[in-house]
Amino acid sequence: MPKLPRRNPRAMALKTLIRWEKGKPLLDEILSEVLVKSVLPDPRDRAFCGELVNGVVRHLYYLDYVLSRFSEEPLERMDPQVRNLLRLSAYQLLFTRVPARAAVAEAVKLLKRGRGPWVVSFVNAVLRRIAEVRDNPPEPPREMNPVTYLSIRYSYPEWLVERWLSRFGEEETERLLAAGNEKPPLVVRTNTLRVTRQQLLAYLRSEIPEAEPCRYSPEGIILHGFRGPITALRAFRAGWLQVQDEASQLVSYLVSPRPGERVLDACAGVGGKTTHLAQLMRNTGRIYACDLYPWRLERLQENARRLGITNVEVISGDVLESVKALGGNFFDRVLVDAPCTGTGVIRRHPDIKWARKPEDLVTVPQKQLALLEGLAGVLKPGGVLVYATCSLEPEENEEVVARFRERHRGFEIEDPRKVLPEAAAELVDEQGFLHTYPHRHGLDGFFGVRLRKRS
Ligand SMILES: C[S@@+](CC[C@H](N)C(=O)[O-])C[C@H]1O[C@@H](n2cnc3c(N)ncnc32)[C@H](O)[C@@H]1O
Repeated sequence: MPKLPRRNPRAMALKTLIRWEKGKPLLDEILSEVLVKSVLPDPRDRAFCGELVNGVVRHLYYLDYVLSRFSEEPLERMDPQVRNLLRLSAYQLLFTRVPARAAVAEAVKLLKRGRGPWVVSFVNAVLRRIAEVRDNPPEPPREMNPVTYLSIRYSYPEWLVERWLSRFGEEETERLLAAGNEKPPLVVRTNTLRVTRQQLLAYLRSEIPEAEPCRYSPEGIILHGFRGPITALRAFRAGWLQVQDEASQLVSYLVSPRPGERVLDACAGVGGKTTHLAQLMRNTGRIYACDLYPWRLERLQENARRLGITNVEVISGDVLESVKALGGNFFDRVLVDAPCTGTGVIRRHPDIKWARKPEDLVTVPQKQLALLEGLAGVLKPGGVLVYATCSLEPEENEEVVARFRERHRGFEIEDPRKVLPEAAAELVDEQGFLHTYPHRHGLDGFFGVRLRKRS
């Protein structure tokens, strides 16, 4: 395969897609690796590369459907570079405002490096035909079986469409699929240890006039229209804000830790919720933040330093092993923000669609239940255990909670409305579960429950 030029955002996007298709590792990770090794100094080129990669993965089935209409050569028989170049260029033609001439010419330019004239003229011809129908592209016929139609039209695997159809019905499933293909808003949380939301909003509006307060979280701000890396904002470097979706901010309210308490954040990751908990505790007490991956905890520590947070201790490794040294009845609150299938955050990570398999809905809940069971004992009597996922699937949510409570009768579901921001009361169902959905609320899809251990 000819070598791709490292100064060209399309070439770097192509390289990322080829690697992703080969082994389907995490898209974000390959993309940042490729960007680190690339020579794209201009942040706009880096952003364009990211948009191309995410766009192709988001619309994969539909792009393949359109390409197959215009190419006699089946996609699966093509060389991976040609196949992914066609997808990349079809994405530009059908989903962006890149001028058609530029999309086609840039594709041909990339191919000319070491390819025979036959391949060049084939790609050129396919893309020109797609360019001609740009304003009225082909759609799969609606009369076909709804699972196949929705799967192609919105680019989701059939098994996922099928399960959502039986749960939500056709009209709502279509809205959910479409919402998962929207580019998500950039949402930040005010660091209330340093500024109020009003102060931060006033400051941000000088650079981002369309910034607006979130509806449900009293600390959230949506940065509408902001382009570029968040690290370029002075408010970011000054530690006045942290990137965190609004739904994720609500989970910390379910925990609602008090100043001076001892809190376990069992699956802390890069610390979106840990640093929020620290804020709610006014940077007092102690938060033990655990994660399997040391690199995530390093990023957590960087965030904590930037935000001026000093009450967090990180522990790397399996939390179930780590807590053994602490003995029982140690924590006032425990947050289990569990690893999950992530079907609620497909709009942020489109590769989730293709990475998950139906059998994950058997294996993942087992791990989630094991985490809850293993941590039940470290909570003090009267303490609060919060279980959260960014999955929409009942197997990982209500069913895990039910199975846990069958074996741990001392845990009761508490009405979270008394601790959530007032506006968020409408997100709580009759059983006391917090649910957010991209198509209903414009938020990431989260599930959360607040359990109280009997004294
Ligand atoms: C949903 S993510 C956490 C996101 C994080 N709480 C936030 O708000 O940014 C789940 C995390 O759990 C971690 N994890 C999974 N199993 C674990 C275990 N047994 N012990 C500790 N961490 C674990 C994963 O590495 C992952 O970072």
